[in-house]
Amino acid sequence: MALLSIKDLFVGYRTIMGTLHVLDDVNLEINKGEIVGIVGESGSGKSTLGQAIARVLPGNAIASGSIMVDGVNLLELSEKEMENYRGTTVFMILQNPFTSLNPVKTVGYQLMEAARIRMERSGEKYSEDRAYEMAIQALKDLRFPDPEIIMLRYPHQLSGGQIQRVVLAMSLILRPKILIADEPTSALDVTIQAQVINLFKQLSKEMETAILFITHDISLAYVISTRLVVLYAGRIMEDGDIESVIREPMHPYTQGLIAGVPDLSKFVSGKIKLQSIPGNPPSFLDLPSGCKFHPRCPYVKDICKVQEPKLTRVNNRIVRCWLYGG
Ligand SMILES: Nc1ncnc2c1ncn2[C@@H]1O[C@H](COP(=O)(O)OP(=O)(O)OP(=O)(O)O)[C@@H](O)[C@H]1O
Repeated sequence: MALLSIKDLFVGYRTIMGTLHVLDDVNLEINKGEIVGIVGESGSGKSTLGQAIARVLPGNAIASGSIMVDGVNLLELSEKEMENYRGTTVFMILQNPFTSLNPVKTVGYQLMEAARIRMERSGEKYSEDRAYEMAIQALKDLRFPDPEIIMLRYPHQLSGGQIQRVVLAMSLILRPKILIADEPTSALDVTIQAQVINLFKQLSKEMETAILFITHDISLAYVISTRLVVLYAGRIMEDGDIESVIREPMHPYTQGLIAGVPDLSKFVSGKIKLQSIPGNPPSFLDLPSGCKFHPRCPYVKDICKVQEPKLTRVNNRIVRCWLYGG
């Protein structure tokens, strides 16, 4: 059985302009130890998907469908029940990591609190010395040269990149079953970025943590992921093993994304020349009829304009496109 099973997920945002239907018909199963790159242009719904799974959607959001983890539908849990799942079952590193930390508590307090939660949920007796050790080790893993000093700092005394690394250290301590990381390396120096990617790979290998790695950068997703999920206008357009999706993208949108990245396009054996996708993603207030990608698609057919294709399995790939039967 899959660790995470999302069925018919729909997420809308209520706004004064009306309800934005952002995620629609999201169906996704993720197994232990998979690292799933979630890619798509800005506004495609990547963060919304992560926030729905971690149950941290903003107050104006409405969600339906099911998000099953260990036989429990997270969407049906009360806020209080959800507390038992936060951190160790699902942990999300938000795009703005400041919001993950308590501004009036020291880094040390917050990391040791994470260690306490980890110990208690694993049935271990809490030991302050052990919690301190775990916090220091996690900070060392995140390349802080002076972890003892960082433990004494408050979040506002740290830089954006340091905050990001503290939250990453917290995820190493919590060892969640599902780690959702929303653009986790964007504020980091290149050398530390590489280190963080290796830590994620280690976490998924040793702890079988399933990682959803959200990024607009498909080449970064290629470096870290074992699988790629491509979102467009809140829909999954393609989902498959990373190597095969990058080498033989089936959906015209995925082809366009890959063709726009110089380093990746060379994998596509000369079939696609480097170019950007013409046009812009649609507004959620005025989505096109039929396939949401049809106004930008070079292979558009009549049916694409009137009927939205369903997610269809084609060999080992899942794709939403009339070119493959819809
Ligand atoms: N609280 C909100 N209220 C109304 N609309 C929202 C809210 N949060 C997000 N949206 C809208 O939902 C759509 C999807 O946003 P989301 O942040 O999930 O996309 P994204 O792919 O993560 O984008 P980015 O890469 O820029 O972070 C966007 O059109 C965004 O403006």
